[in-house]
Amino acid sequence: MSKAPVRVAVTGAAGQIGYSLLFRIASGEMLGKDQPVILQLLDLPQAQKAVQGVIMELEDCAFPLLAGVVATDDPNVAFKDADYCLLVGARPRGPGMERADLLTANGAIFTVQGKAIAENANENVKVLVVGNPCNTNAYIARAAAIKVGRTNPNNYHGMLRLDHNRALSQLSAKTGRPVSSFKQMVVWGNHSPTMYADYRFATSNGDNVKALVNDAVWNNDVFLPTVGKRGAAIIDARGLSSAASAANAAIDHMHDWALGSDDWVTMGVPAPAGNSYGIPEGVVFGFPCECKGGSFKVIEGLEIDAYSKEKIQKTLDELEGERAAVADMLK
Ligand SMILES: NC(=O)C1=CN([C@@H]2O[C@H](COP(=O)(O)OP(=O)(O)OC[C@H]3O[C@@H](n4cnc5c(N)ncnc54)[C@H](O)[C@@H]3O)[C@@H](O)[C@H]2O)C=CC1
Ligand SMILES: O=C([O-])CC(=O)C(=O)O
Repeated sequence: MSKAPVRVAVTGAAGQIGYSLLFRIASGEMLGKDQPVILQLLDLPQAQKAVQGVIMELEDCAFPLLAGVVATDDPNVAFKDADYCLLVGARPRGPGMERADLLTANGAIFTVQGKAIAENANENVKVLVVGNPCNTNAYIARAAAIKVGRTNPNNYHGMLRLDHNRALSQLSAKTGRPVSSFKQMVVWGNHSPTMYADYRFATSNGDNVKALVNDAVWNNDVFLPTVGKRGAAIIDARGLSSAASAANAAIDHMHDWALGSDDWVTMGVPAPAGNSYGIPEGVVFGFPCECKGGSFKVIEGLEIDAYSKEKIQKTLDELEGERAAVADMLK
């Protein structure tokens, strides 16, 4: 018997990431080739015509798994009964806009959306924030959702998977080993240049990757800046920010969360109370996670050496600064 359709809400549906993401969700790459989906698309009123164009193209793909599409500018409609929410739409940084202005502008969007999700979505909804600054936007949405209750506060995530995938690709280039040979990669912290991509626990066909690379200067001066500043390098080359790779990472994050993974995956998740890394509870932070049976768990107890401790503290300090900048909005 075929499965009942699930509802997937996507915001910023008319944008560049939406243009890659929606077709892959509808083709079954996110939730499985046997899982019908209903897409619930949210964008601003002025983008509704463009959303209609995307819907025409979705129709023209004749995807067997696409069981319906809803287009709206109302978050309460977009998140109604949603099982999965991908929050891609966000206010981009404009000329002369400081980071604090960006945080405030997005704070307004994500408080409204977090509340609308908590009031309307399925109680077990899984939420992934892609729109930047994604960790803090997820933190804001979660805080607004907690005020309403109903949904699971652990299920508000920020997307670190693009950083994880970028790190794998750089390691593959350095070692000459295929990307698929690497296991147990971790990216700690904020989706920003302060993130700490950490391959100390990683293996490649059973070999320890740190020993294989054996190049602390490359790690510090090439690998970390390349992964951390990859978004800016893509904007410089393309004149637009990464889109297909961001959509791919969102598919990977949701796929593994929903269907499980036999490898560690980096997820930006609310720090669990009393975690072994000393990250304050609720800060949305990149952690190594295990995914099984539709749920995820932070992998606790990994050894943190002095170099790593410093890097983790730096990215945490940045996130704490962002948290302080939006604190008034969350009262
Ligand atoms: N976390 C990550 O790894 C990555 C995050 N991003 C971020 O993803 C976001 C989207 O990127 P693009 O698709 O390239 O941007 P885009 O500008 O092409 O599209 C954004 C869309 O969101 C819509 N939008 C704006 N405010 C909205 C709201 N309140 N509700 C619903 N829709 C709204 C816009 O009308 C537009 O259609 C940006 O914030 C970008 O910085 C991009 C790449 C990687
Ligand atoms: O840098 C940006 O604006 C887009 C982004 O988050 C990335 O590509 O990692």
